[in-house]
Amino acid sequence: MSATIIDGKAIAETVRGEAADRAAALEAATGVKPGLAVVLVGNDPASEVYVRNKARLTVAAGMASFEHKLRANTSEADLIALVERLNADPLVHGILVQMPLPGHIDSDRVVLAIDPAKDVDGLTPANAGRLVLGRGGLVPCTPQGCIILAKHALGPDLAGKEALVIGRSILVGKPVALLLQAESCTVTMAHSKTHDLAGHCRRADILVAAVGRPEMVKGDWIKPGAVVIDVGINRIAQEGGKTRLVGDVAYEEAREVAGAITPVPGGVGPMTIACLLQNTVTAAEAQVRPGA
Ligand SMILES: NC(=O)C1=CN([C@@H]2O[C@H](COP(=O)(O)OP(=O)(O)OC[C@H]3O[C@@H](n4cnc5c(N)ncnc54)[C@H](OP(=O)(O)O)[C@@H]3O)[C@@H](O)[C@H]2O)C=CC1
Ligand SMILES: Nc1nc(=O)c2c([nH]1)NC[C@@H]1CN(c3ccc(C(=O)N[C@@H](CCC(=O)O)C(=O)O)cc3)C=[N+]21
Ligand SMILES: [Mg+2]
Repeated sequence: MSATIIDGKAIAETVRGEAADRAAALEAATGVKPGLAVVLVGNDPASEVYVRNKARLTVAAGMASFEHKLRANTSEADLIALVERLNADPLVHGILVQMPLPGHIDSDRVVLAIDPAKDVDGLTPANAGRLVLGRGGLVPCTPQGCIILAKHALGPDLAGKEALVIGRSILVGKPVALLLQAESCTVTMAHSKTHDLAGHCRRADILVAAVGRPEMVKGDWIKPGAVVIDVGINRIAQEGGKTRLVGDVAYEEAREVAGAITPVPGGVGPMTIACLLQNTVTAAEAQVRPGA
């Protein structure tokens, strides 16, 4: 058997189209164009690609894009001062501070400075708390994208599925586990201290890998017919000094066993950007018409 390839690129295009329609409707009704500010500290090459893609697609969706590239030695105080200016800027409805931040900056303090109404990454305690409580708020983008892709493979009803999430970060692992739980999946969360990871994987109908270790999940760890959502974005060296992007799943092996699988690139990555644009419109709508 060979897995269905879940076309994240095409699905993301549809989601971006919906965001563009909502942005145009908001601007027509209120004169307000949704604006997204992205803050990048230092020059991590993978982050720079992400920031460039985001800026291009934000403008293509009819929204305003503001990029702030700060030197790697920027102080925490200066970064927080920028976040506070963006909080107060009426042209900015969404703020994304690219992680990871350089080691001398406490990312918790930076995230706490972001106005929860503009927190399109869903990282602030206010939004993370609402997610735990099941009370709306801005939901992290990559986890939203994972759910949309899983539903493309399995249909809208995920109830009763065994789901395994590898990784427990605030940005991906924890929120994707909460969203799967809200879909009535039976969720297991694995991490670096998990015993017999392969055994846990073999029970999963839905396997989400968000680890950051190139091709760690092997083909024979996958339950035949399972849906595999590969969040990992790992740049590995190739012959000739070039680099190549691979996920956390050994794709060629896994596609022989899985029922459906997301490729890297072209899977979860484009969905993250599409959901970021959706969150930016959602944030703008709430800021323009509070309580609506
Ligand atoms: N496609 C996209 O849009 C996005 C992709 N990413 C990518 O997803 C990956 C994960 O990102 P992120 O969550 O931020 O990463 P983090 O480094 O914050 O978290 C990694 C998680 O993986 C766990 N882990 C590490 N090693 C193992 C192991 N050997 N076995 C089991 N679990 C392990 C860690 O466990 P512990 O908690 O015990 O340390 C941790 O919970 C990265 O490759 C990143 O680039 C991230 C965001 C968006
Ligand atoms: N505060 C914060 N929020 C994030 O959501 C966040 C972050 N920090 N730090 C870094 C990770 C990584 N991440 C990616 C998103 C999209 C692609 C993406 O668009 N990938 C495409 C293109 C890759 C390419 O151009 O080669 C693909 O996979 O097809 C990649 C990586 C978001 N992250
Ligand atoms: Mg992280």
